[in-house]
Amino acid sequence: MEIFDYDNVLLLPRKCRVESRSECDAGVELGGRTFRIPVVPANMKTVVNEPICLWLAEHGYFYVMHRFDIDNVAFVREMHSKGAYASISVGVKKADYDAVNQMAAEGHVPEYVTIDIAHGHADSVRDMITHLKATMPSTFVIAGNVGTPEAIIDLENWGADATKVGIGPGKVCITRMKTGFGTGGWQLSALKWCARVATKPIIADGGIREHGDIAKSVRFGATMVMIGSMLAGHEESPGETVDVDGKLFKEYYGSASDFNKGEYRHVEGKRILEPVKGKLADTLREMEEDIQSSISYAGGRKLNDIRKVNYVILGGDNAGEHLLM
Ligand SMILES: NC(=O)C1=CN([C@@H]2O[C@H](COP(=O)(O)OP(=O)(O)OC[C@H]3O[C@@H](n4cnc5c(N)ncnc54)[C@H](OP(=O)(O)O)[C@@H]3O)[C@@H](O)[C@H]2O)C=CC1
Ligand SMILES: Nc1nc2c(ncn2[C@@H]2O[C@H](COP(=O)(O)O)[C@@H](O)[C@H]2O)c(=O)[nH]1
Repeated sequence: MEIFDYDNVLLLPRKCRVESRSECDAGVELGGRTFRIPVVPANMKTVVNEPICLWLAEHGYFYVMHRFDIDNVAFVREMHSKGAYASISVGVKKADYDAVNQMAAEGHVPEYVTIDIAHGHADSVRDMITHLKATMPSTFVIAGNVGTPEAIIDLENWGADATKVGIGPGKVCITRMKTGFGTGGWQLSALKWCARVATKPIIADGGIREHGDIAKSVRFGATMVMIGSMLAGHEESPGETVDVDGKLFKEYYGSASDFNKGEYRHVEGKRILEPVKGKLADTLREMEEDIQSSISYAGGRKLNDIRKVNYVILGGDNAGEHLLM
């Protein structure tokens, strides 16, 4: 198997078919809605909060609210009262089942639910998928996180509508160091490996460091890309603002860090500072423009045209050109 990651792959251009990049459509469909770009901010406490989720929904973006210290039932009610779709995260504990039951009883059923646990290839996820499908049959269920084809096959067979791939590639992740497991360092080829067996959408989660990594993810099978660190350092980001010698930073911490958990137990995440780089809306617009450029370099007009391009692997044992014949 070829092993590579975002920083040692480049996509190869094909003859341009548009006169302007504005003709290229970066939009993507997921769960019956079309979103402006194939990007979703990570469901983490220092990346999204209620106002950001509402803004994203109102402006044509996909979002997944985090699941820490919030009332999911109230969140769904609130989003629906504002005419927006609701997209929440759940774990696999009794409190999560209780919240699901309450939403179903109230008739405020979220349009999207992401089952968000560290080791998503687990019976606990199978049971939650089964429960969600029984209580909220119309809800689009995303399940993760996983990093192998076996896991993709199981989650899809258990009823997941989409899967989330990425064990440990995140910027504040320390899973690889703490456990010796994961897709950190080879996330892009793990995505390719998983996409070979997937029959439903994959969300590639973690490790995106440049806008061009979004196109690379699409090339290797992602329908959407989840991004934490690159979207955490904005003026409106929920993390605490920290002044270091007159330069402003936002804190960004892992969901499995002691900062998120409130205790040092089963810690697999850390805290870093991200430089503040202006407004989230401006970064998302720039991402859209860059994805439009990617589509034009792919010789296409729509996002999935990126899937048709050849690529090269730079350096290392797998170096070489890979042509689609
Ligand atoms: N993408 C990634 O690489 C990772 C992401 N995270 C993020 O951190 C957050 C917290 O995750 P998580 O700790 O799972 O959430 P929870 O604390 O809600 O745990 C979910 C359930 O899974 C169990 N569990 C957690 N890890 C394992 C494991 N390795 N093997 C068996 N059971 C496990 C927990 O039990 P118990 O705690 O008793 O074991 C608990 O019952 C999530 O948002 C998750 O996405 C965390 C680590 C890696
Ligand atoms: N191993 C851990 N992974 C984590 C933790 N908190 C979040 N995450 C994952 O990282 C991505 C974001 O990655 P980035 O490279 O874009 O910053 C996020 O979506 C989660 O899947 C954690 O504590 N440990």
